[in-house]
Amino acid sequence: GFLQVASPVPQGPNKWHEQFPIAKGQRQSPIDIVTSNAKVDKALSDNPLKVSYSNNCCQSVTNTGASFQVVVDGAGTEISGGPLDSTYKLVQFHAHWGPLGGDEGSEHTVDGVTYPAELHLVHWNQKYKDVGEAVDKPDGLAVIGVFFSRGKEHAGFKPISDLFAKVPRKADKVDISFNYDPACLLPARRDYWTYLGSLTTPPLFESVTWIVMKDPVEVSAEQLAALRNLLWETPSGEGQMCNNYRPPQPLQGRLVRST
Ligand SMILES: CCOC(=O)CCc1ccc(S(N)(=O)=O)cc1
Ligand SMILES: [Zn+2]
Repeated sequence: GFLQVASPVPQGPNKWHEQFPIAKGQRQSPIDIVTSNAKVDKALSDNPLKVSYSNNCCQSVTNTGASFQVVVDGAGTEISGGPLDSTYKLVQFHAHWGPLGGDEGSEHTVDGVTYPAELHLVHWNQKYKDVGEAVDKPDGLAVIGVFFSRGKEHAGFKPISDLFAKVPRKADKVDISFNYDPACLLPARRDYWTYLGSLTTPPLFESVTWIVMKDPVEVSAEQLAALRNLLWETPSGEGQMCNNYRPPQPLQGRLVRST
């Protein structure tokens, strides 16, 4: 029979530049947000970020082998305003997190402070015909980042975190049969930092307008632990998915604006 070649265990962030030279590019993400260097831009408040998600847009949760991913049918699920020059549609959301019980795990950091996890709501620019066309364009994507802090249970995240045990392995998928509005995952206060960056995982395209919410949302230790029901390939075989975050990258002189 054919030589059985095991799928190579994905290489860590420090090796990505070998296959994706853009890893050393001029607008890579995530970054450390130095709050004293962020520039308040009145234009951001004059044209507030508008988030209008529908509550029946979430179709399924899948284990991508690198995170969970809630796949969204973008119908009627759009954001606009703030730093965005056009309307963007939600296509999926996922997260990045650290080790059990640790405080690292977020991708963006704030004055060097990490959070245990970071949620990413991924949207594509409606000027393009589909997300595949948008994904590598400089204005192709807008990702809203929400920090998760450890505290009381997040009722809105529970229907999703309860599904992780049903998708332990890569490509496992479970349908979302209930109505769910992803806006429940946003903090009450809608202040944010925004800057031009990239995908934080390969192919690392420099196509993302980042909108990082200033306030974290609280989730319980149990909900953070539920993220580890997701499994992935490690050098020593299958293990709990964790530490799937890229560390901060050079700012390269970019401006971070603030509401
Ligand atoms: C060509 C296929 O490329 C994709 O599908 C991009 C997927 C992708 C979307 C968002 C992000 S993140 N962590 O920056 O929010 C990373 C990778
Ligand atoms: Zn992400």
